[in-house]
Amino acid sequence: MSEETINALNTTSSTENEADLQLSNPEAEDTILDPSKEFEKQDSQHGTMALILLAALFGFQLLILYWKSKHYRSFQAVTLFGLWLIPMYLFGLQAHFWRFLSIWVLYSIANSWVLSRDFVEICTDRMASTLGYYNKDGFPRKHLRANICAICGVAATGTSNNTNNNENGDQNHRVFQLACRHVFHDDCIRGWCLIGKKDICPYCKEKVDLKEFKTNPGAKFNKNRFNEDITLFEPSNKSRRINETAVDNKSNTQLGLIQEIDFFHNSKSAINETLGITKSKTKEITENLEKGQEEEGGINNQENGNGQVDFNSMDDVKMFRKRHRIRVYGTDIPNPFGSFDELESKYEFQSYICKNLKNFSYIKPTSIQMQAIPIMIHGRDLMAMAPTGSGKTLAYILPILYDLKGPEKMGYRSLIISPTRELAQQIYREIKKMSIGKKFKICMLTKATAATQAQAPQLREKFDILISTPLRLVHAIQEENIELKNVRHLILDEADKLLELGFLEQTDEIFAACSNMKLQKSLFSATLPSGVEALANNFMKDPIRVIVGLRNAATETIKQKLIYVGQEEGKLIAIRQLIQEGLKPPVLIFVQSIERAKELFHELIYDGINVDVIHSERTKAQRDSIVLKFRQGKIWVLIATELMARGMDFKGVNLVINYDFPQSVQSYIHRIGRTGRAGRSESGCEVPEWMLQLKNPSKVSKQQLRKKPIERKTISTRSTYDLKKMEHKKEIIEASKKRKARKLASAANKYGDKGGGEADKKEDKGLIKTDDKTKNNKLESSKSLPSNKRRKRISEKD
Ligand SMILES: Nc1ncnc2c1ncn2[C@@H]1O[C@H](COP(=O)(O)OP(=O)(O)OP(=O)(O)O)[C@@H](O)[C@H]1O
Repeated sequence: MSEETINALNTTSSTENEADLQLSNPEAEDTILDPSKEFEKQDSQHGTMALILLAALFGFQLLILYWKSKHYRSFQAVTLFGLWLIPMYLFGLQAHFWRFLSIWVLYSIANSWVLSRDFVEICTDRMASTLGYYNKDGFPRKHLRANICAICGVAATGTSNNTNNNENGDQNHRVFQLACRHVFHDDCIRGWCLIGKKDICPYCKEKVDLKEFKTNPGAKFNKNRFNEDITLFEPSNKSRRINETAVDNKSNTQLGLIQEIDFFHNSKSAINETLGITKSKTKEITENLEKGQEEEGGINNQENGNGQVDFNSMDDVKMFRKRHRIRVYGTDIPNPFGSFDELESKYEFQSYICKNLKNFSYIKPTSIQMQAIPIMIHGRDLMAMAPTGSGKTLAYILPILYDLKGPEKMGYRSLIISPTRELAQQIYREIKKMSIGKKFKICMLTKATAATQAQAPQLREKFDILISTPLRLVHAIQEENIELKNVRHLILDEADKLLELGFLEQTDEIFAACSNMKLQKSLFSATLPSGVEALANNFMKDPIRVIVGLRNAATETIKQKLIYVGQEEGKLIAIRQLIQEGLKPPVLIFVQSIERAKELFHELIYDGINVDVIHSERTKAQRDSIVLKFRQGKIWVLIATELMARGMDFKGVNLVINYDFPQSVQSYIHRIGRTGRAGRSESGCEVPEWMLQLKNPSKVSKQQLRKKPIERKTISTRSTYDLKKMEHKKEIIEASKKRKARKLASAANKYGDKGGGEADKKEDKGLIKTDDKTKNNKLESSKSLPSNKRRKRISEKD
């Protein structure tokens, strides 16, 4: 039998069998007889299948949404993978599949990391600039107000980590306030800092680690990350209760003090923000405030709604000054102004300056700005003294920018001196902010910039404004790397420090190098002792003195407290107790010396506190990073020496601790002035009565204290045995170093004078130092700055 016949037989037999089976099955018989029944069954099956499919799709969709919300990156990657791979595979790339796959992987990496980033960024920029909220340079164009998102300009009424409904019932995005106090929608700021490329606040251009603060930005710290520290810092229930009562009392006492505290005279809301008081209380305060103003006898009449002032007589001017606590001394003093709008209308300030003022939320000038700006515009020499944090920096930046008009390639025309590098950097940032819109060339003198200018003298011509510390500048002058002959404005920030013995010689040299006949000199500080004032009078031309508030006094809005500790050891115990009771970071602790700063740091770091230390022995990079981290809230407690005491503007500092009492009143005022800035914080003083009645120390003892700090025990909880052991070790090391040096010196004497030369050099240095001291002493006794010729004569005599 052939194969075909067998198959045919098999087929036949199987067909016959099936037919038999079907015939023996009555249901099958029915189906054969009625095919519609078969379709009915299939229909019901299809329905179930469709339902299952829909449910699966729905479930899958939910799963994808969940995935997307949890891990967007991997979701995006897989979606991209599907989008590209499946169609390409289906459309006949099987043959070169692996080659395609590898190229695709490379492409998708590039796509997701570079292309998509840039694409979304362009979109974000475009979005905001279309809305008109910032220009193509990335700065907000419109005036920013509280509760308005700084990027999209839409109301931002939600609170951090909350999704709120606004009045219209729309859902708002979460809202974040950064350390710099600017408010953004969650989405807007994320869009802005997309993949960490623009991790700076779009408003003030200060670097903010937005990634770090995604869920809790700015001064509100990342509680998850620093959970352990939180337990250290969170006040106990008891102290919280005490604090609450204190706030209530505070707001009551504020009713009488309100004008004193609000030296920025900003808004009622600012007062509320500071005090955290309710609407009904606001009304009460407002009424009291208005009553108070009426009682003052219509002083308000001088000012119109915008705060602009029209003076009809000298009495008006006097009243205005009195109201803003401004005292002036000198001849022919220009009138103050009342609002920033007047700068444009009366003084014809360039529009870019006014725009920047609005953009950076400078609504009303502070008292020092009201009086110092007109004086500087009129080209007069100025000595300005105003409380810490009252806006002195802006008071000299604005007239400088006004007078410079625009960039000119004729070398430095304005020079600002600050005692520390950190403060110089802060001033640099502030000028950059205020000069947006004019392409001024501003130079912050560092080792690198000085070297560049030494190599390429033609570069010097390009700059307009120079900011420097005295030492760096004097070095550049001596090396002839810098030309100051065109300088028209010379500003000494923290002037009393720059005219102290340590800096006087350098300041004098800088004065000598600024040879322009039209040089205008201005001194700014929160403290100006009368001796320094007399010294300054010698080199200023018909100066005007402006004093805001009380002379040489701490800012009134700062609450001060005295804690008894008994002995030196008691300080450490007290500070630990403070921490246990609950401190609100950021906290600044001042100590007397670098050594003590290090010691305290080593004590506190083992207590598990988020603490760091800053002093002049740390590298510049370290110092920069510490300042930045402290600003960002990454460091909660910062131990510092006098380096940080002056000028540094840390907006949110809650507490300043003077671990070692400062050596002078001035130092105390500047140190505590790191808090309560821009009118924040509250007043009050808990220094006991008996202490206030103590006799003032004599002049001699004050001077002695300035010259030589009090000797203090080391900060340590180690046993005296351990300490002695350490000291012994130190002594051994010192002795061995000395032995080595002696050996080297005698070897050098034997074989020539190389080593001796070194020693000579060192000795020379010492001589120069003592020379400086004697010169300085002479200067102090004569209370005037010697001219260059006189200085030459002194050195010749020496
Ligand atoms: N007109 C203003 N309105 C609101 N805030 C202002 C105004 N002027 C300055 N500020 C803000 O006040 C803060 C303190 O300013 P600044 O650092 O100039 O104070 P200062 O008087 O120089 O203090 P210090 O004596 O400590 O150096 C800054 O954050 C600044 O932005």
